[in-house]
Amino acid sequence: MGNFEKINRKTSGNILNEVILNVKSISKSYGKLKVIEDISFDLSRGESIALLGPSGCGKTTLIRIIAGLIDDYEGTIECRVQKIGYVFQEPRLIPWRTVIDNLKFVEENEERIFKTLEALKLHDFANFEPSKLSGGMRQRVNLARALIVEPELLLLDEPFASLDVHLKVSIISDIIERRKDMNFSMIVVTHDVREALLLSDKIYILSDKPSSIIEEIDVSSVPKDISNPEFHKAESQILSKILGRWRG
Ligand SMILES: Nc1ncnc2c1ncn2[C@@H]1O[C@H](COP(=O)(O)OP(=O)(O)OP(=O)(O)O)[C@@H](O)[C@H]1O
Repeated sequence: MGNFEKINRKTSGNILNEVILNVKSISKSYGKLKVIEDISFDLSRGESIALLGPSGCGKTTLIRIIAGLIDDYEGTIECRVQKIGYVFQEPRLIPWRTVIDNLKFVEENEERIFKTLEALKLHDFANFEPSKLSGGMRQRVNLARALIVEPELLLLDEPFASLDVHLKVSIISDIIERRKDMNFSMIVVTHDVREALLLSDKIYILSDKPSSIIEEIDVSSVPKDISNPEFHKAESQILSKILGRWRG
């Protein structure tokens, strides 16, 4: 299913600033529609980046290329890690199986399952079917399923799009906590400046399609706290950069 001929996977040690993903000159068209134009960036071990772009600019396409789910593209992806977790836009849970049985598909070890459920405040819902959960809980289960494999790289495709702001912030803080514990690298694609700022060390601003990187912003020193004035300052600076450049 993936593009494992083009993706050159190598094992490596845990070296500081070690590049684990090299995305080089990626372009992609669907027939005559060019959606991605010459995108390149590197991702280091433990680093988190956001690809911030307007609706329909090709974010899902790009992250699916990186995940190995799309194989007809130009350019190369070199990925040096094996364990990749992927959280899709919509929760993809098996509706007739309980939370725990959904997780057993990817991890048999019950102790590890319960540890993850606990960390994501899902332990009281282990025996619920997805339809009995709220949208936020379902998205948490989705996240649990991606984290349970102890990924070295977590790919998030606008996973909070359907959630209200409180749920969004609460799940984002869970991800930040899990990252502190597990030190995985992360790529989040989003059109939401706040999400990008909260979740990443570096933001790549994408243009409308055909999508290319128009700016790279280091946000590692911005406090990950929406009540902090520094956060608001950074948010409005980024908003002013994208205003007028995205068609909206
Ligand atoms: N399989 C496909 N075949 C043809 N066109 C496609 C296909 N997948 C996506 N597209 C088109 O490519 C463009 C980019 O789509 P994509 O879903 O990658 O963008 P996006 O930035 O993730 O969008 P959104 O923010 O709305 O989720 C859109 O115009 C879409 O209609």
